[in-house]
Amino acid sequence: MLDSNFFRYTGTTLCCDDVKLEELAANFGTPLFVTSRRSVIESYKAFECAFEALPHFTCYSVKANYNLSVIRTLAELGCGCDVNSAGELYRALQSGVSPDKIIFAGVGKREDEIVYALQSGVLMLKAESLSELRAIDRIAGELGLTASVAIRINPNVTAETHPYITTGDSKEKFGIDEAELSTVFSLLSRLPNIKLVGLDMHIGSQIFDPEYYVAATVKLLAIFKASRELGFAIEFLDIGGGFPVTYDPLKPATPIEHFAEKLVPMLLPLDVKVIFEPGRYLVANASVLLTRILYKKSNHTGKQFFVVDAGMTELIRPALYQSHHEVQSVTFHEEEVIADVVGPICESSDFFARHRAIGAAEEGELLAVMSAGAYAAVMSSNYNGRLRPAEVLVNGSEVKLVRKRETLEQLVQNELT
Ligand SMILES: Cc1ncc(COP(=O)(O)O)c(C=O)c1O
Ligand SMILES: N[C@@H](CCCC[NH3+])C(=O)O
Repeated sequence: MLDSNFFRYTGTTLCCDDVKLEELAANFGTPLFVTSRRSVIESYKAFECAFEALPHFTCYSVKANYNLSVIRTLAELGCGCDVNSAGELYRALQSGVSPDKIIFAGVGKREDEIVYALQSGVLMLKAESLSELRAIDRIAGELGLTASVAIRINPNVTAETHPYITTGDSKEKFGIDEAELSTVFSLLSRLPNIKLVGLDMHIGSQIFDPEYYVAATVKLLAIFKASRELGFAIEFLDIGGGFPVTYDPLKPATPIEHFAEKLVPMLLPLDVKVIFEPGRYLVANASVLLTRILYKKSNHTGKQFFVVDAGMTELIRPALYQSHHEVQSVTFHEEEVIADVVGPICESSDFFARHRAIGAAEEGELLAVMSAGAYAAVMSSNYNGRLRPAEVLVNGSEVKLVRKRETLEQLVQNELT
């Protein structure tokens, strides 16, 4: 079981903070995302504490969990936001985040998104190509504005993680290739409506080894030096996100302090503001996906299945990245069985756990799929006609419904016949 201060058995029943998960299931139904507000706050404080020696600004990467209540929780602590679309910008603004604390990123921004970001007055837009720089310059000119821009560098560092979430390799679509940088700098001096304020990188997600950050930062610093020599007044160095969390107690994540130990001495001597964009680190272990066992069955080899009422439509990570999520029976059972925990979707990849020791729960009992705070609800879908689940936020003994369960009517409301 994951070591958590926020999801623990009280007696034989699993709780979030001071609230029994079985009460939440009874009141709000399943599948249900349950988030501990205190866990989000604790993770943010741990991150800030690790990097406190370094003047920096943390921008939560909203894509990890864009529920307004989560963004608002972090915003109230002074955290900014990294957003990747008009929708995420809208969510950040709706959550009360000041535009001058928002960074607008994304490898393929549409014109309307650039207009929205500029008119909102975001801290800066990140640019990922020469063409995008030209587009931002033109659009800013048409609006009579100057665009504050950071260029996202592709440092060509292949961080070890799942291949779908490594982003700093030059064969991936992200960032501007080193070979294009001299063209970028000469172009920038001819774009009157852009002010280059930052250099940025993001080498991927769930990265365990700080040395990848060191390698990429070395490259970023060389570019920083060159840009200053060219006369660009760079104010921000954005190191991105990617800091890891523990999903599997047998594979504990590298503590955040180890990243700080490497990065702070490299960045501290510079006269520049450092930005970090953690997503997963702040929220992954703050939520569980609560689900009910519908049926138990076995095959002729004795293999057992727990068929539950949540599926890959609520948490696609196991199907997409073969990710490990702990699964706990909400009522503690001394006895365990080896089973596959599978959902109701018509795909064989619709599973949460395979051949896993699970508390010997009965049909009708609840299971908690752990570490479901990042890239879970935000990646949910209506596939198989599924309704997106409800979400609740727990704060000690207080419970707040922060997203209603979708209805059948909402499922078809945008369709025209
Ligand atoms: C530009 C950018 N910043 C930050 C993040 C957050 O990453 P993580 O959730 O791994 O911290 C991402 C997602 O990988 C991203 O694309
Ligand atoms: N969706 C991925 C992370 C992607 C990070 C964004 N570039 C995951 O669940 O691990």
